[in-house]
Amino acid sequence: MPSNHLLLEEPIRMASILEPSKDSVLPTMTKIVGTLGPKSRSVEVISACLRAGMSVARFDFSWGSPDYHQETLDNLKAAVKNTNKLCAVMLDTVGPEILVVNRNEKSISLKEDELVVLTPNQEIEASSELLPISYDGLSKVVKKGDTLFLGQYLFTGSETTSVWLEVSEVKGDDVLCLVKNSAKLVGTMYTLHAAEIRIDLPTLTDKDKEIIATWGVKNKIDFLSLSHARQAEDVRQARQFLSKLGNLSQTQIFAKIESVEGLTHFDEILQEADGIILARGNLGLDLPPEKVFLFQKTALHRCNMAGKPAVLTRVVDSMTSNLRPTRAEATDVANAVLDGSDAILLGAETLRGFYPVETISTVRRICAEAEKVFNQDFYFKKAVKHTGEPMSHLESIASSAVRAAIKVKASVIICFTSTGRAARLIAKYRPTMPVISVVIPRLQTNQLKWSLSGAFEARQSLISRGLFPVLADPQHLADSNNATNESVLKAALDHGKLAGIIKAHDRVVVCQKVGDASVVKIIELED
Ligand SMILES: Nc1ncnc2c1ncn2[C@@H]1O[C@H](COP(=O)(O)OP(=O)(O)O)[C@@H](O)[C@H]1O
Ligand SMILES: C=C(OP(=O)(O)O)C(=O)O
Ligand SMILES: [K+]
Ligand SMILES: [Mg+2]
Repeated sequence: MPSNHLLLEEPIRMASILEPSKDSVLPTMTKIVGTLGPKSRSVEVISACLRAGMSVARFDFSWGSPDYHQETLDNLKAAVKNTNKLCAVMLDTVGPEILVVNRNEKSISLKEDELVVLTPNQEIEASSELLPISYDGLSKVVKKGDTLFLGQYLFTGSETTSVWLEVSEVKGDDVLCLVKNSAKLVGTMYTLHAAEIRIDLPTLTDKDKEIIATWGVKNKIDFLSLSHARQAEDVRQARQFLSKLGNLSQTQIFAKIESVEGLTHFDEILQEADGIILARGNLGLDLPPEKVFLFQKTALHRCNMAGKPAVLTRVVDSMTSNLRPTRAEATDVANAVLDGSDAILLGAETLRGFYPVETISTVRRICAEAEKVFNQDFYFKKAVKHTGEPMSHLESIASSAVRAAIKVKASVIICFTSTGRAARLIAKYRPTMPVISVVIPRLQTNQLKWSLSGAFEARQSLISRGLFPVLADPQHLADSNNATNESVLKAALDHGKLAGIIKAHDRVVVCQKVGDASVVKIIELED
């Protein structure tokens, strides 16, 4: 990346900074993934989250029973109905994560400079002296001096509910650790992160498989968030597993990069996955702090150039217990947008934070400000150059549509799509206006019965920057003719008008197939 270019559009007038950030009718282009849990599972709160801008709900199976998550998901469905806002569902696996269960639920105090023993004997009760872990191989892979982190969700170092440990001795199956910071472990379940240590457990564990095959299939999950993806083979195996589960062959796999090992295989993983989650929570512990930004910028650039959605995590940790983010967090959210994130993933903030709705609206407002000054021109040229020549027809159509829309100051781009690919390619060129992706259902068969596709494809675009899906009436099947194209277009325009993003006399760029030819057309609306 040439270093003499700013990711900001320039020049920015100082005075413009003071203009109030009025709530625009335009939707924010950057998407928000919210993790649902104790503080965000009632129909009321989920409805408010959807209104505030959440478009993907993540269910983290590291904790909570399938029944618990089912109840939350049923509430989400009710909230979607109430609010008339679409929301995709993401199942987040446990993967090779070491867990500590605190069965008696009392908080555990650990003191700086004291010792605590990690033991694989899960029969024992957790205490300040002894913590049972879910993995019996830890003593074989760590050595004196290694770094471990343990806590409930957050290990930022700024909170007092998680602990930094240093291995001081390995004794049989037990690992003796020196406590580096005093902490009070609260809750019933903690995760353990061993920095730069390979945990020899499968990326998709048997328990994950069981949950996907039951809960996942039942709920037709749109996204699988593959925790601790370490190699491309992890993604291939997950894909293979999903392919045998009926509808889930359509589920997209987002590889969660949360270790140095995943970073090392980033390019191959990106090639196999449908999208990437830059899981800065764990990765930020595996990497030295001074390297985290470098991974972020490099990985986002690669995802952008590959045209695959990138999701960034752990932006406003402090909002878990505060109404306002820190200055650093607020700036970090904006930088995530400027660096190229498609979506921001909120974890503890929505899961067990006190202000799930306010967190979503705060993040959304910051994203909206950053989008206004995103240097589209610079980005566009970079993407075109990276694609090289000769371009594929579709790539050329998509980039031309974005260019034309900017040149004629179109208010929206309307993209017809069946698989979602055409819409994603448009998003790749980062249009400054919303893209209505009109998903045209296709008739498909699994050799047992015929069904209509479209719902997955529509919801899956809810994670890409700038894409706003509508599902076309099933009477307009994919093998459509000009007459149906026109009536679908009219319905999409009406939808845009109703949503307030299209007005009379606006220009609109349309991307569709007419006969065998892909066309980009510019239309001027009358009324
Ligand atoms: N059902 C449809 N009706 C009209 N145009 C379509 C339809 N599906 C895709 N297109 C358009 O056809 C062109 C080729 O898109 P393609 O990538 O083959 O479709 P998809 O996005 O479904 O994979 C794009 O310009 C796209 O907007
Ligand atoms: C989102 C992350 O992981 P988890 O699923 O544990 O929240 C992360 O590590 O950033
Ligand atoms: K998880
Ligand atoms: Mg993680």
